[in-house]
Amino acid sequence: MPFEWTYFFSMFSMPAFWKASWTVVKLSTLAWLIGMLIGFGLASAKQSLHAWVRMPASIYVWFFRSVPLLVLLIFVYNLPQLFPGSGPILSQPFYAGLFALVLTEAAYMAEIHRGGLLSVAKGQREAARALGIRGLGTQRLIVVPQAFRIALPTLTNEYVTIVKLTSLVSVISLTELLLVGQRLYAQNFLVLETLGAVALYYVLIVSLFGWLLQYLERHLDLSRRKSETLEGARLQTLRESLPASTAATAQSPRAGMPDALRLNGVHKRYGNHHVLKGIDLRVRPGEVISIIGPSGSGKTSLIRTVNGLERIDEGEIVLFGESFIHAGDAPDSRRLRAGVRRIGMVFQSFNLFPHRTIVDNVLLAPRYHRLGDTATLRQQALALLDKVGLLAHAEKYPHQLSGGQQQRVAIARALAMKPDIMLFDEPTSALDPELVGDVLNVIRDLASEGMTMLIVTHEMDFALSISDRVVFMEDGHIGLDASPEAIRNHGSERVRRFIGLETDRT
Ligand SMILES: Nc1ncnc2c1ncn2[C@@H]1O[C@H](COP(=O)(O)OP(=O)(O)OP(=O)(O)O)[C@@H](O)[C@H]1O
Repeated sequence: MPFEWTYFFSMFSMPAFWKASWTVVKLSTLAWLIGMLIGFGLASAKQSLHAWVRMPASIYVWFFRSVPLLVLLIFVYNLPQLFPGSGPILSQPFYAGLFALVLTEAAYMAEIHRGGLLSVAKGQREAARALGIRGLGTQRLIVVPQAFRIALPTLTNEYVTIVKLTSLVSVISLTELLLVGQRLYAQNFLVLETLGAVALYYVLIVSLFGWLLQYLERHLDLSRRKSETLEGARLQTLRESLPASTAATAQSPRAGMPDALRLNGVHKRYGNHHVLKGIDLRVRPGEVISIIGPSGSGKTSLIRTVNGLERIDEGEIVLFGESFIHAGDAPDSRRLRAGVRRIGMVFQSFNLFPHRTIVDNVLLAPRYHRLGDTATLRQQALALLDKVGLLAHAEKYPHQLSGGQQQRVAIARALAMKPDIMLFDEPTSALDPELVGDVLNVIRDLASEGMTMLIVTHEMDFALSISDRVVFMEDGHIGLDASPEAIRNHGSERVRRFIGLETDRT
């Protein structure tokens, strides 16, 4: 029997097929969107620290990924027998189909989102915490936009799967494409021609929406963004419109002024690994202290305890005369956040927010904390970028800058919160040697402006040249806490050798 081409083409002008296509599009799109939202909630719940949140989400995902959609469709459609109240909605095939699809898809999408969420680097959340941004704000501004971009190709693929799954909804008599086709070939027996047309309708829908979603993916792909460096007159005009940078708070110590920071008997353990063994440290306002020492001696751990990124097991941290962190106390997140806002942190690996432009990176925390109106904050952010020599790059994305430039942005981002103390955790360790100088110069400028700073560093010459005191850490203890001058003249041979000074003092 020859293929009936005329009949085949006639099906593309039949209103019943176009109506059914619209049903498929509506059903797929709604199931995709609702499934995506619920899936995100489930993925977040699965990451919760609380078992009572994690467990139900895990059970949901496990159960609905295991139940075949066909079984679920028939079950949902018949639910009104058990719950007559659901009748007005679930006895309509469209809503029953949507409900069953959403139940299944939410479970699949939860796993897709979980992959996206796990791909967001830990440093992103730490950077947000160091800027005093709360959990929900971190999710909304930093984690979700990145996780969504990572998950988007797989989510797009899931849309295609849903479009095809809608053909199953014919079992509960929804007039979608397959059912329209089945009714036709039951009358004319032209099975191949009819199913061929049905298949082509699906291909059309999948192609159209696949193309739209690919467009969205390309639009969100940051690597495709053009990098725009401001030059010449435009840069000059912008610079002239900016306010003077108000970054560092010059703090000449006055009599009776409390210490900027005080660590009293701080202990820190990772499991049974005792990393900080009773640290006592005083930092006066305006003082610059470099923390040096062999690898693994606890320098990074120490600096991270100061702004609460690491919990302490014993001891107390006092900020400007007020107890800030006290081991054993119930966590006081309000007090912690208030303290953290006074402390800027610069990380070894920059931890810039990759989905935001440079100026937005600087602007994000002040805007979140509502430190002023957006226009003023933006001007201040640009002024800070000018201060670190990056005004021309304000509209670029982090990946379009060198490591040294990214680290200077990270410094500007921390300064934008107008901190009283700045912490630097090996700020130049991840940089190529030729990029180190510019970052150190920015830190040097801050020191000369009177910013109180704690700097973990392996740059010995730098540490000796800008610090008021150098703290030498060894095996979780402070082995030496002295001025550079004292170290040069009277430091032990061990310390002098570590720093690379001539040990022969004769
Ligand atoms: N999250 C962690 N979990 C378990 N152990 C950790 C953790 N962070 C650090 N440590 C351990 O604590 C010790 C001190 O680490 P820390 O990073 O503070 O040292 P450091 O002096 O900064 O070293 P480096 O100069 O190499 O960065 C190391 O032995 C390290 O392995």
